[in-house]
Formats: sequence, C-alpha cells, structure tokens
Amino acid sequence: SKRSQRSNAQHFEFQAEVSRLMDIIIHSLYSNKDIFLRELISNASDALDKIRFLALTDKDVLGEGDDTNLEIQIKLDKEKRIISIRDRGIGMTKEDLIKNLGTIAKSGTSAFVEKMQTSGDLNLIGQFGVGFYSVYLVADNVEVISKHNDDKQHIWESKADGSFVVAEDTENEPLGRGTEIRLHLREEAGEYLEESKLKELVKKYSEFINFPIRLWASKEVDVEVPADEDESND
Ligand SMILES: CCNC(=O)[C@H]1O[C@@H](n2cnc3c(N)nc(I)nc32)[C@H](O)[C@@H]1O
Repeated sequence: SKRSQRSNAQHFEFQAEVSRLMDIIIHSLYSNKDIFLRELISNASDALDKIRFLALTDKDVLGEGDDTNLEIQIKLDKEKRIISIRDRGIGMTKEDLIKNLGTIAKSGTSAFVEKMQTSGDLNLIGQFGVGFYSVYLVADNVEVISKHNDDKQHIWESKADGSFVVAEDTENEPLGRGTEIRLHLREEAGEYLEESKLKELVKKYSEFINFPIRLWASKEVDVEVPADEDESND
C-alpha cells in the first residue's frame, strides 16, 4: 500500500491492550460483522455533535461552510474494494489520531476484553468506546484521514499488525474539516460492496442518528485513452 511510500510517516506501536483487543476481534468467530458500520456511524455522529455544539457559541469553527453540510457520506468503490465513511465533524489533529486510535482507557477495557474473549460477543463493543476496532472484522487495512481546524490534514493507517503509521496527508483530496475512514475490505467481505446490503444497513443503523447519511456507489468509469498516433512502434 502507499504507506511504505509515505516518506514523512512516523511509525508507532499500539498500546498492548489495543493490540490484544485487535487480535481478539480479528480471530473472533463473531458472525455479525455488520456492526462495524453501526460503530463508524456512531463515531461520525459524535464528531458532528461536537462541531455543531461548538458552532452554537463560535460560528467561525464552521469555516467557510455553515451547518447545513453536517452529514455522513458512505461511498462504495467496487473496483478498489474500498468502503469509505466520511463525516464533516470536528476532525482529529495528529496528536488526536495517535492518542485516540492508538491507546485505550485501561479502566474497564480489560474487563470487556476478558468478557468478549470468553463470550465471543462483540455486540457491546461500542459501549466500551472501542467500537472503531470492529472495522477489522471486515477490513485488513484501514486508513483514517482527518482534518481538524487546529492542524493540517493527516492520515493514520494500520493493518492490525501491532503497529500504525501517521503522516501529514499530501496524497488525498483536502477534507476541509472532518474525518474519512477508508476500509480496504477483506476477501470474504465482498458483500459490503453491494449497494442493496449497505442501503439496508444504513436504514437499520441510522434510526437514532441526528444527521443525514448519504450513500454513494462510485462506479468505475472506463476512460477511453486515445491511441497516441505518433507513438513509434518499437
Ligand atoms: C478506541 C478507539 N478510539 C476511538 O474510537 C476514538 O477515536 C476517536 N474517533 C473515532 N472516530 C472518529 C471520528 N469519525 N471523528 C472524530 I473527531 N473522532 C473519532 C474518538 O475519540 C473515539 O473515542
């Protein structure tokens, strides 16, 4: 993946508890993998709540926009086998990415990890604030691109191999503000590239969400590359 090419990438080891949790998730036989979308929608909604709350007292936090584009976008790229979930929430600084996605509050989590390990029931993962890691039920490589008003856009990436990288993001479209999670789907998770499946899940998981959720299926357009007449046949 591009991560090896990122010259300015800093490498980090996950906190031990995080690595353990990720391994349990990845090796769990938990069958309801749909919950990853519920957790991502929930995190996006929390991020949108934060910026909307701040905007009540300081309109400037919304930048040139206003609060009409506080929404969640889900995009399917069948060619690249990537699902992306984007929010126009408050976004994360580089430090936020490192702290929020690389460490977990130890209190209570190890109890949850024990419980999950024995019961194998991941459904309550969100209630312990670690729902994000459920992305590894369906993805083997996850990128988190984020832009906070107080920092430049950064990208976080991990293949759940015990480490993650963070770099200033010079490759992707500027988000303006907010976060985009890109899931590189596992071989066996192809069902999540089906619009019908995603539509059903969005309907199911958007019931208590106070922001619009838009689903886009980006079709790969074949670009006709005009033959270059004067190309000599070598
Ligand atoms: C243990 C995993 N950590 C998280 O899920 C934290 O990462 C951050 N996070 C996850 N998705 C996010 C998101 N989409 N926007 C923002 I702002 N923060 C997010 C929140 O602080 C979560 O509590």
